[in-house]
Amino acid sequence: MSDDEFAEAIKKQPLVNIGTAGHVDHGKTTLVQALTGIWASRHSEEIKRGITLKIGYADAEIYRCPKCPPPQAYYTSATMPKDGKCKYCGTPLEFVRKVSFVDVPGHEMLMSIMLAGTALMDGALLVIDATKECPQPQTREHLTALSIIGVKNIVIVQNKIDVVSKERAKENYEEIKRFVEGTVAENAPIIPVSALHKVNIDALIWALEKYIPTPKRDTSKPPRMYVIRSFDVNKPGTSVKDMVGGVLGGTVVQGKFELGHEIEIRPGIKLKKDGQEVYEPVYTTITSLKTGNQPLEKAYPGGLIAVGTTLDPSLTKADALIGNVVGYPGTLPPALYDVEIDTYLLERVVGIDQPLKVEPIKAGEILLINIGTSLSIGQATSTRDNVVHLKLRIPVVAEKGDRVAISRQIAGKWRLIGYGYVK
Ligand SMILES: Nc1nc2c(ncn2[C@@H]2O[C@H](COP(=O)(O)OP(=O)(O)OP(=O)(O)O)[C@@H](O)[C@H]2O)c(=O)[nH]1
Ligand SMILES: [Mg+2]
Ligand SMILES: [Mg+2]
Ligand SMILES: [Zn+2]
Repeated sequence: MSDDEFAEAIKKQPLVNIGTAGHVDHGKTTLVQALTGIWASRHSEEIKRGITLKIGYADAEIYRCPKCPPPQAYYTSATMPKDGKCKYCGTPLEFVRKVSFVDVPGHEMLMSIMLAGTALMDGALLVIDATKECPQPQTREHLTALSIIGVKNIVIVQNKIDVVSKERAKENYEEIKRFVEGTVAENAPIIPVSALHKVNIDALIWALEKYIPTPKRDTSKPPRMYVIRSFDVNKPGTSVKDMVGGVLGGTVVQGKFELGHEIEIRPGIKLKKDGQEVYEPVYTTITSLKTGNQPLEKAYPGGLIAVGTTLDPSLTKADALIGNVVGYPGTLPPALYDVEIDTYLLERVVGIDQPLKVEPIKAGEILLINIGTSLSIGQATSTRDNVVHLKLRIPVVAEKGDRVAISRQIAGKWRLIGYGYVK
């Protein structure tokens, strides 16, 4: 991406995705709300049950006071005064950048969704509830996921300090230090906050600026987007002539998409052919590009991009195309029903309380794999040395060298047991 291109794009869309990670109820969504003013768990079922079920998005702009020293120099669009001036010295604040937060669920049943979210992150906030002993099972499992997927820019957030004593906060800090020793988060800063009461959020914003930079992208690569939701945006009863085509919501992970261009969606839609279920790629045209309410001519990596198409909206309704990969025609990797994976297993199962060794993968066993935001379930048909051959129920769009997260069912739940690379 040239400097001019970057300067133009940054005015319109976030160019960095900052994820959340951490055990259920440790305060991830509350923290994203403190930073952005937006409750990212908007789905009706999520509101009813008080837990995050899907990948959520919320954007914010970061501002800085040119006069005040850090951390108090830092604000977001949600924390700054309405008049746009520093609350300590009255100086007009300077725009720094737009950022997008990718909020994932912490519940142990939703690990595969967390893994899909991880594929979108340029950095992450590992949220830890100071009232609980650290680590909790998904604190461990999520940090392992970040490490497996290669998310290295991590800021640790010690949350809920409003309800712990000074002594407990100190003890928890030591627990965190011991826990991250020897991991990717070993040198991550630990920022104590209260997400609920918005305490010390300026220090956290400062840490984001310091530890999670906006990545440099190569926009000359063929564009690729992961679909994480899809919709029919027409209200019931809309007349055919007023109907708009299906909409895809996703994150661009490389290159750039341009308005009016033709796209291919893989693996595409499920069809019955000679009694067999097969997936066929879908071709359509980009009729609109948006991030939030901002229309775009070009969409770069970062944030949630809504792509309007000419597709029949019945194909995109109710997240039907989730897990698909989008690119320009002819540039995407193949959709594979069979994959060979070079595997590396963890020593122990990190996502449960009890100590349990990870046993080798056996022929015949059923595994769940995540590649990018796609997930699929497959049967191991053969295992030799560390190479596992999987027959998949839903094809994955993947090429040699792609990273795979591998989960196995333990006590009825999918637990992360290792990773690998497509051979
Ligand atoms: N006292 C206190 N409570 C908090 C704080 N942050 C979050 N909570 C509470 O903790 C509970 C869980 O918060 P969420 O933000 O939903 O936690 P989460 O990590 O997003 O949960 P999942 O997405 O389901 O894993 C809610 O009742 C919050 O109000 C905090 O700083 N202090
Ligand atoms: Mg949540
Ligand atoms: Mg919750
Ligand atoms: Zn100031």
